[in-house]
Amino acid sequence: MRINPNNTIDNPPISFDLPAPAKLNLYLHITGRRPDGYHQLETLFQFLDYSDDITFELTHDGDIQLDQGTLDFPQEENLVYRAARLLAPYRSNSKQGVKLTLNKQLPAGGGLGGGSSDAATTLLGLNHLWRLQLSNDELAEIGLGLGADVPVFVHGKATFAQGVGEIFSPANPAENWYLIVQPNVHVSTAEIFTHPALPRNTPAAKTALNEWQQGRNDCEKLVCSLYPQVASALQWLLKYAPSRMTGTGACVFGCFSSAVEAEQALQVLPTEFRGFVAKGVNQSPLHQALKQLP
Ligand SMILES: C[C@@](CO)(OP(=O)(O)O)[C@H](O)COP(=O)(O)OP(=O)(O)OC[C@H]1O[C@@H](n2ccc(N)nc2=O)[C@H](O)[C@@H]1O
Ligand SMILES: Nc1ncnc2c1ncn2[C@@H]1O[C@H](COP(=O)(O)OP(=O)(O)O)[C@@H](O)[C@H]1O
Repeated sequence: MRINPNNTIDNPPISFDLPAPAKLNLYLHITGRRPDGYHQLETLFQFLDYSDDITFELTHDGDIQLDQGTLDFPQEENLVYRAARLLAPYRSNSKQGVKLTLNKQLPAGGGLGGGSSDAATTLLGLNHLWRLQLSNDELAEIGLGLGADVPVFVHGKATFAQGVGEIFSPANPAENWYLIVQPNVHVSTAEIFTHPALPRNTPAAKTALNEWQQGRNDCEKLVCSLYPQVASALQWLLKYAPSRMTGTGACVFGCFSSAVEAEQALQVLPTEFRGFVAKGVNQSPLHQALKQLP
């Protein structure tokens, strides 16, 4: 815990860091479309031990401040800031404020859920900092408005999700090692979901498919045809391991049985791509870190 000279005996210093981990959609099936245009999905979420990092510092002026580093969109649009604003009305003392510092590692809009994860970490972190005592179910409901994946990050367990992502069943997929490759392209989720060529008729599973090999990503073929960089990243990765796209892209992941094998492939990654090695984990690193806080 860092000491802030502005703190007094009445205002104890509180400052801590929490991770905002990435997720993979180990598979993503589209089983239908609702009348409002939203798609019914079946997807297996697993977390990665690779994260953004958010620092929380208690202030006493009631303000919400955010340092978002080099992110180039307005601060008011940042999901960290928007999550903090949503929690502000729950404070019992309106003088409670926060200085948030976001250290971004995860590529924005890469299908790794970084924005949703940042929002979930902000909700859980501020619940702790401001002693709000909201339950995870309440935080998930507040967060759902910020992004479909926020509730999964709030609950923090690997999940088989159905509906538009709001129906959860526990899942326990193998905790493999992955090489995640990031093509230098941004894929718009809305563009993919509104495309006429997207397949939308995968039969719904009767029970959760617990392993990624049992499924596929229904967006992958379309994204590869629209974005040759994604196709080329996937083709390269398939030479080293069984591989697939996550979410609506653009990142692809290869599944390895050891960190060493994944690192060896990373060593020869073509310079046109970026990549990192991470372990799939069924308990969110965020929840592990929260348990360590006083
Ligand atoms: C499909 C997933 C799987 O994790 O993709 P990624 O974003 O992670 O790649 C997510 O659930 C995405 O959730 P989220 O990122 O919150 O989606 P939004 O920005 O709300 O959606 C953008 C647009 O995609 C369409 N959309 C989104 C989700 C869904 N189940 N059906 C849809 O048709 C809608 O047109 C919506 O306006
Ligand atoms: N803290 C944040 N980190 C990343 N993206 C954010 C953040 N806040 C808002 N955004 C917006 O959310 C979009 C989706 O980001 P992200 O969750 O990383 O991708 P995806 O939904 O593909 O997994 C970004 O393109 C960006 O405009």
